[in-house]
Amino acid sequence: MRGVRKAFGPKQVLDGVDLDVAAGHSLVILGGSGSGKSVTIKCVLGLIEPDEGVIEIDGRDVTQMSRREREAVADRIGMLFQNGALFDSLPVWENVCFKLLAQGRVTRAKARDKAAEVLAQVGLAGSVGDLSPAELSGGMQKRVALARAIAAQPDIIFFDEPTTGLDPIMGAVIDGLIVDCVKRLGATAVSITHDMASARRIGDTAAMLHKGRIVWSGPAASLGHTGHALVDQFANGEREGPIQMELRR
Ligand SMILES: Nc1ncnc2c1ncn2[C@@H]1O[C@H](COP(=O)(O)OP(=O)(O)OP(=O)(O)O)[C@@H](O)[C@H]1O
Repeated sequence: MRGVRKAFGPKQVLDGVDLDVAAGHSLVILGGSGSGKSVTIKCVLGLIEPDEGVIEIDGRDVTQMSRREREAVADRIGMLFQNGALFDSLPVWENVCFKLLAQGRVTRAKARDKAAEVLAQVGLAGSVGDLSPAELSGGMQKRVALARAIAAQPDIIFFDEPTTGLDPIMGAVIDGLIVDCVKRLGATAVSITHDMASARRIGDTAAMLHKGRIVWSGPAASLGHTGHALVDQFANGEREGPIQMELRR
């Protein structure tokens, strides 16, 4: 991404975002609530049109592509949405193979088998496929959402807060599954998380979004002791520092 800007009305959310992720690497985007992390990945996914800037995938600017070319790029991308975003009206197996079924790439019988295979990769029994998402715990829903994100074997995957709302052990389990799945696919991953332990586990590199720009990027392992006052305050959850919270009493 180069110079990506996006405003909603008077609010300049992205103000010249420059960001790189190398093929096969895993990038974690950090930033305060409302700093524009989701808007950033929605711009890459084509769900939001940026006002300005260049977004290249494999050297081609996706913002200049025709609808058809854009769809071909979207076919290579998997997404784990914040809160899972599973369809309660469909059984788990149809959720997992939703994209494959919608594109007519598999028969319903094949999709059922495929769902069982992908569910096994995230540690769930095939019988879970017949349940409704509403019948699952939060951790199981995240696993199903992960299965859905990888089912079409994407080579680029986005994870939006994959461990939010999970207990620390289940969070670590999901992180482990993410790392395994990304490795198995040889995929490029971009994740958003507020969980620093998770960021260190799933990221090769991390980048911090603040006031519409990337103010730091570096190894995810260094989070908490980067030497960058703003990033260290954020990663260590310190009240005092360059980031001032605006609180209304
Ligand atoms: N479609 C939209 N229309 C208007 N404003 C929007 C839209 N999408 C996002 N925004 C605004 O853009 C800002 C950034 O939102 P975004 O969801 O990217 O934040 P975030 O960094 O992902 O936050 P969080 O960590 O809380 O999920 C917010 O002020 C939000 O209200």
